[in-house]
Amino acid sequence: MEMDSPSQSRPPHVVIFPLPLQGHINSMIKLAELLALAGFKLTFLNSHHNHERLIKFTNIVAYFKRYPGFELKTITDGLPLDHPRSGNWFLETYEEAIIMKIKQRFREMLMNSNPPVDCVIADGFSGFAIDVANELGIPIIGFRTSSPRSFWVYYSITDIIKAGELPIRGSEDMDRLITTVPGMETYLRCRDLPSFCRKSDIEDSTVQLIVKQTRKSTEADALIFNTTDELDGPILSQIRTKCANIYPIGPLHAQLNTKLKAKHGESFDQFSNALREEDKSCIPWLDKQPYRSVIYVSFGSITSTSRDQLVELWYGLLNSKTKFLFVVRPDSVIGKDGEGEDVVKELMEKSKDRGYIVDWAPQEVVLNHQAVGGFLTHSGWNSTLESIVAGVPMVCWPYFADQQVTSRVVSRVWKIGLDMKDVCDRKIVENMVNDVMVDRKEFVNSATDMAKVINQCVSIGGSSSNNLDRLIEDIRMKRLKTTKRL
Ligand SMILES: O=c1ccn([C@@H]2O[C@H](COP(=O)(O)OP(=O)(O)O[C@H]3O[C@H](CO)[C@@H](O)[C@H](O)[C@H]3O)[C@@H](O)[C@H]2O)c(=O)[nH]1
Ligand SMILES: C[C@H]1CC[C@@H]2C(C(=O)O)=CO[C@@H](O)[C@@H]21
Repeated sequence: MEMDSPSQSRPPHVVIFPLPLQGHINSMIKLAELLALAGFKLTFLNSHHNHERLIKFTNIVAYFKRYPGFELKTITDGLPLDHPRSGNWFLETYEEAIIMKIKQRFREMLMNSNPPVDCVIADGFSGFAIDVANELGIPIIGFRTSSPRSFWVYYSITDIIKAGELPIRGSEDMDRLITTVPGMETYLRCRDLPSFCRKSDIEDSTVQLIVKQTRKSTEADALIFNTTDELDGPILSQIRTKCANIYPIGPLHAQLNTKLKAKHGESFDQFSNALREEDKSCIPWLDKQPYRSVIYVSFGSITSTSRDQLVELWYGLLNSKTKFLFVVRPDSVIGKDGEGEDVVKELMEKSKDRGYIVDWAPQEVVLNHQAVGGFLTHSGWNSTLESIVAGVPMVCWPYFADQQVTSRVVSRVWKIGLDMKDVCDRKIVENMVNDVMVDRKEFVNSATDMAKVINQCVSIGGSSSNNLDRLIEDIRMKRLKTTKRL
């Protein structure tokens, strides 16, 4: 095969490499498409398992054919193909031997690439990618797909421990303010720290892994965040003290929609990233509901609930004054095999005229539907951004990791929702749902105002749009290595 010479003029070749999780693929494939729109050659590197699922449930191959040179490549995630990969499988299996296996395959892939790779954009949680790219002399950008505030809290954990503010001393200690995360001193309580910080053994391997990956990502040539200066400016300034070159280019789904609309007009074709089958039957159901009368309930791709929690949520919704569209992933209810599905069927039967249930919804479409007036969410970062862009206020019920931080920010800093953290009681669910859906003027006003500001950021001349242009130019002009160090 004839190799491409570096002096030859050709579009920059970028490899994008997300963690093998729905919440990570979503924003990283949007970025891949944005760079393809800018004329770059793209290689999107997915796990074999997730690639197979995207082939099964989406039109991925046909869709990306429209971009010349867009290549879908696959790599191992370290597990056998028949592993179920449900719930929090990733953290349970991500250990040194697996990391080394992926690292080796990744190195081979980069070394054998033709045309050569000009820039790697790797998940900010894959520190090994930085070592490989540095070894091969390829510029590398880390993309942390969760919120910058949660990134900053993870980064600060070492200092929080040094200051004696961790570990948490029992349940009566949960409302104590944490004072050692710069920029968050006034609102971050123990209960708002990432869930892993609740362990009494703060040397626990999960905490250590996340702190290590977070600190490592500042060794990349630059960092991308799926946010805007308008949402997270003060914290981005803090992060810049650790990594000088940051690109806040989000919300990426809105940035991509804006660019596609400009190119193809209002009814542009959109790629669904779903690793599961979307049940679109909820849209005709929503079409029949009055304006802003439905609360959408979904807890993302990883959350599990116990049978009791599901029942409390369900009765809270049923006793509230609103209708609801509920996503219950079949693998999300903890219990004996099939028990989850039985509970769902039973509850659905009891509430046919009040609610609709699906395994997986076309969420972006749902949140932008005129009938949807609120979102009961687990505060995953993609869901939060999708809700903000749609101007939909939230009731937050965080499950783990970054979600504890985000739900606090939604309620206390941005004031576009309520935080139901650490409770799952039908009366509280009912009250909070009513507060966001019925007596809702304040939330609606702040969510509407915020949506306007954030949608501006991705329009021409907006901060995220400008930052994306800067990213494109820095890759094109090979400036990443020179802008890197503090
Ligand atoms: O029925 C559904 C449910 C979800 N989604 C989509 O799936 C994504 C879910 O992402 P997110 O809201 O971020 O939740 P998780 O799947 O839980 O994402 C993981 O990854 C995120 C980004 O790093 C983290 O913020 C979360 O805490 C982590 O659990 C979103 O784009 C949703 O639109 C659907 O399309 N249909
Ligand atoms: C692998 C999981 C732990 C860290 C990541 C994350 C975060 O807080 O950044 C959230 O959930 C998962 O997507 C990731």
